[in-house]
Amino acid sequence: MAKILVTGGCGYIGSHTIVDLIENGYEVICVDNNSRSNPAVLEGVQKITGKTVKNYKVDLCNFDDTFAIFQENEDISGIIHFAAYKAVGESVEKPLLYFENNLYSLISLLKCVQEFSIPWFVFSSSCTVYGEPDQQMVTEETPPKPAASPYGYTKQMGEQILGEFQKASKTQAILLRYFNPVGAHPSGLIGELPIGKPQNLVPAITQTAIGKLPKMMVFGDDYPTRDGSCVRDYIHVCDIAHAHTLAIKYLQKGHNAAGCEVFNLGTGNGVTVLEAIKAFEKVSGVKLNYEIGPRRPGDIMAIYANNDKAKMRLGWNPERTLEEMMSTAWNWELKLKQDSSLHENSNFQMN
Ligand SMILES: NC(=O)c1ccc[n+]([C@@H]2O[C@H](COP(=O)([O-])OP(=O)(O)OC[C@H]3O[C@@H](n4cnc5c(N)ncnc54)[C@H](O)[C@@H]3O)[C@@H](O)[C@H]2O)c1
Ligand SMILES: O=c1ccn([C@@H]2O[C@H](COP(=O)(O)OP(=O)(O)O[C@H]3O[C@H](CO)[C@H](O)[C@H](O)[C@H]3O)[C@@H](O)[C@H]2O)c(=O)[nH]1
Repeated sequence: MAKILVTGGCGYIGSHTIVDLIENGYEVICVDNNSRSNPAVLEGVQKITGKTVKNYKVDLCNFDDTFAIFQENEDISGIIHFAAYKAVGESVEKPLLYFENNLYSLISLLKCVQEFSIPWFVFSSSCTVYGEPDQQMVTEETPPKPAASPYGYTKQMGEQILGEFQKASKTQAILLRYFNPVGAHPSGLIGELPIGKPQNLVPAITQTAIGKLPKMMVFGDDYPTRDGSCVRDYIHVCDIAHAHTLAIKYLQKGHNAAGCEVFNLGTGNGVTVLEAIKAFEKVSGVKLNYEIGPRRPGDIMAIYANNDKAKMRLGWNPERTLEEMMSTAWNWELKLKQDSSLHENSNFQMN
């Protein structure tokens, strides 16, 4: 079976994708400098799959070290590139850190792709490339708007870099635009490990429910939406993970006629913040301590995916419900309370 290099494989989405790839028969190697993750995550992967995954603890911005991984593994057929920094607020404070890490790592990796003629490349993009869209439901054809943050620009530029690189090479590429990945593996052995105070909704909910945070804030209930709170397209991380396996299969079958194809990865359902909280309260039986606060600067009112293209071409069928997203996220939070070894991650300082 083909060998896939997963970058950022100790991270949230990367670790779930490694599990899915292994379960679908792929051989996987990982490169992650653990700047934003705990290497113990791969032990969780091992417990789920029964396979040990080798991690190269390498900074992808370092071309020589990255090159050496390819020299050692001349049989790599595909790359799934997750490695990046992803905190929107931090990127506003430290734009150069984001441009440097997210773009240098991509370029250094693509130089290796070129040198070793790697046939398939899958890139983690985001619905952030749509900015504040004119229509709430976006298709892959919806024109990108200026990004709301340096992080967002690194995703837009990453897409452009890959598009131009692909035209000049034989590598086939897929850009996956994730909406809001949430939840955890049902085993409770891997999940999201936010660094510091969580900025994203679901970790804020679970950390409040377990008492790590005294209460949480709903950022605004005066938007012109059905209950006044913002609308997002929450998607289970295992469904996102499986889309990567399907993307690799798609490239493997040579279906990628366009050379560089884009796919939205969302459920197609918009959910408000208050609805997400209600779903959590229902599955956990915990009454959440929250308050309505002011709007968060830079927040988009409403966005959700048209996912027809991923369904039709990749054969993707996101099947987990909002309740499953919440119950697996809660199960993971409860497991974290028992397992102190994974807490180390939350002690990392931002650079
Ligand atoms: N989680 C989301 O909500 C979301 C939404 C849209 C897009 N994305 C994108 O998906 C990808 C994965 O996201 P995630 O949530 O798993 O993030 P994560 O922070 O959990 O994982 C990223 C991993 O990349 C590693 N890394 C970062 N820079 C590196 C470098 N220079 N060299 C080697 N390793 C490096 C980190 O140590 C970490 O393990 C990212 O590109 C992110 O921007 C995430
Ligand atoms: O404590 C919180 C945290 C979030 N929210 C609300 O919950 C919704 C979702 O917020 P997230 O921060 O979880 O997700 P965003 O959609 O704002 O941001 C995410 O999607 C973006 C794309 O639009 C980027 O990719 C970004 O990296 C990623 O975090 C927003 O309405 C936000 O205001 C709260 O009310 N309280």
